[in-house]
Amino acid sequence: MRTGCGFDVHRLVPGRRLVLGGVEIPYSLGLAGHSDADVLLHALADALLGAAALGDIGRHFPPGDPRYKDADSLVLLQEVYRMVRQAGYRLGNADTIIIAEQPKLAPFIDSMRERIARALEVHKGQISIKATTTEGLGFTGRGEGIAAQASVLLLDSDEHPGL
Ligand SMILES: Nc1ccn([C@@H]2O[C@H](COP(=O)(O)O)[C@@H](O)[C@H]2O)c(=O)n1
Ligand SMILES: C[C@@]1(CO)OP(=O)(O)OP(=O)(O)OC[C@H]1O
Repeated sequence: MRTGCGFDVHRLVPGRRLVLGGVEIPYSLGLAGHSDADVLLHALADALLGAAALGDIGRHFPPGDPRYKDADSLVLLQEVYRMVRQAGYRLGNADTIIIAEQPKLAPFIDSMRERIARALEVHKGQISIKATTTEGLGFTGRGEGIAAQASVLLLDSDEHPGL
């Protein structure tokens, strides 16, 4: 049994799509990045890699590499989980939080959980996503960017999930 944590931040800018947890969210601003800048999936990918001691997302998908221009982070997450499985682990559960003053994310949380669960071929109950503001404080509070944190529990491949 192993645990991992992940954290990521992307800047909010005009003229970009806002994609969180693999779901496009209607908003006047989007997240800047080389990939689709899905901050939640990047934090989750880092947590999975960390739990298996496989480095971090930038080691496997170097920032600026033309192969990852506008990359779908759900596909990168699938590749990360393939590596985790290859290393002899599988997901127990993931708990995540998106830190964003705007937009209101509650209506999209269930779709994000479904998309991630389907992509990883796990049960939706293994994926938790929460959202919080920072009450107007800091860069997230000023709406300059969105942050996300993730923690995961990995089980040995032959271990009973207990779920
Ligand atoms: N971008 C967000 C932020 C928060 N929520 C929901 O609102 C609840 C209260 O947030 P506080 O930061 O005021 O504690 C939070 O628990 C989320 O359910 C949201 O939907 N979108
Ligand atoms: C997946 C990558 C690929 O460029 O996405 P970016 O959009 O650059 O996002 P960041 O979280 O800064 O770094 C992770 C990168 O490896």
